[in-house]
Amino acid sequence: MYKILTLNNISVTGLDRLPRDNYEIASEITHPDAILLRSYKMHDMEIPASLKAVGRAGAGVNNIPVDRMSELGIPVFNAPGANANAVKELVLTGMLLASRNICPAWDFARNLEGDDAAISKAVEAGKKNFVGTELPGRTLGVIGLGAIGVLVCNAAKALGMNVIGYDPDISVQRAWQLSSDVQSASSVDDLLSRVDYVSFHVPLIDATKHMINADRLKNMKDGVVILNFARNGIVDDEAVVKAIDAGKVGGYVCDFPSNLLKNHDKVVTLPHMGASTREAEENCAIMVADQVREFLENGNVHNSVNFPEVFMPRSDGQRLAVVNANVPKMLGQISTVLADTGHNIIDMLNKSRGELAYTLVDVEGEVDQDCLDQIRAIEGVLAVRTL
Ligand SMILES: NC(=O)c1ccc[n+]([C@@H]2O[C@H](COP(=O)([O-])OP(=O)(O)OC[C@H]3O[C@@H](n4cnc5c(N)ncnc54)[C@H](O)[C@@H]3O)[C@@H](O)[C@H]2O)c1
Ligand SMILES: O=C(O)CC[C@@H](O)C(=O)O
Repeated sequence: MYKILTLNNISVTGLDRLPRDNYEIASEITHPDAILLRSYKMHDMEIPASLKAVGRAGAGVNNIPVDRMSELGIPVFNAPGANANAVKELVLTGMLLASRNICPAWDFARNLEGDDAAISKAVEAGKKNFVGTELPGRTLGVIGLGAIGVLVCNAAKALGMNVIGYDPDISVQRAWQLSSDVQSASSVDDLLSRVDYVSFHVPLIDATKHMINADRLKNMKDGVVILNFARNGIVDDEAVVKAIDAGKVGGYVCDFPSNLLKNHDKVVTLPHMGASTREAEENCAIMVADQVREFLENGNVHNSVNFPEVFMPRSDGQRLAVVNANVPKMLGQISTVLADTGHNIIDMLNKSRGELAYTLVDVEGEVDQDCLDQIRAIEGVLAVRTL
């Protein structure tokens, strides 16, 4: 029986991919084999010795201590692209909210008083305060052309906008998906100087922290609208609020409320709900549950952020999964132990990623505890299990 600890609400449709005759799933459970989570911050968590896999039902993994997991030989899986459409829709909503002054206009309407004739009169007198602008012909900059950024670019093109993108590491797959009408910027500064709207779709890492800051704001067009549906910290909120108050920035829409932002007239904050659609929650949960199950049962790895992609079909033998430091002579030492303990190798696959290597070996006969202990004792072996 595999034990799965859930640290956030995970869609039941996803959890149903883990048959209950073989999986015990609970929000409190001792000795879990795997953890499934969304935005729960794992950084201060004591990592159970039983843990074999972490599944993030979403895209961003900055809430997970990925380096520590790698040191322990534990793969972290995520769900690339599974919530991208949901975020794209909210970004488009955000552009429209800002362009048409929807939030203050809605507030105005909700606070109207008097009989309907009085309301009608106040509407006609008040609506001039909410005159907006249209999207066609305006220029959107998109920083980060991954699953979400590409969808945002293509949708903005379809709405008649000019679109400029920036991503020095765009993947071949995403480049194929990107509309050929999207222009490419040579740098973040080049993009920022040319756009009426800018939307961020990058992970929060050192290189992306405060990508928008006081210096960069100076070189942007007057009235620019900034959208951040990526992560808190990518935009320097204090600098943006100062620039709004100085009349430089026209609006800020983001998924990360704070005391500074939540009541500002020109800021719309939403409660981190970019991925909060039924479809996205189901897609993420299904993808990550399938990946974690495949790893637990067969050792195969798909969509991990720290492990190499590995797929080896099952043979008749017993499977051994070994995670080790990516240094010379590891494979030789592992196969020597197997040979010395009388195991013939049927099939073997070894892949590496950065400082980590991962090996699946199918052997004839049962692998006993002594053999496992000998492999575990090899310097550089981080984790070993039979399955
Ligand atoms: N608001 C939400 O609920 C929500 C939902 C999903 C994702 N997100 C956030 O959005 C981010 C992007 O999601 P995604 O699914 O598109 O991820 P993704 O991995 O498909 O795309 C990220 C892209 O950013 C690019 N990138 C990285 N560093 C960059 C840099 N310095 N400059 C320019 N580009 C850079 C990468 O090359 C990649 O193409 C996630 O990391 C997550 O933090 C938020
Ligand atoms: O799980 C969520 O609700 C947010 C997910 C989102 O931030 C992500 O990075 O995928």
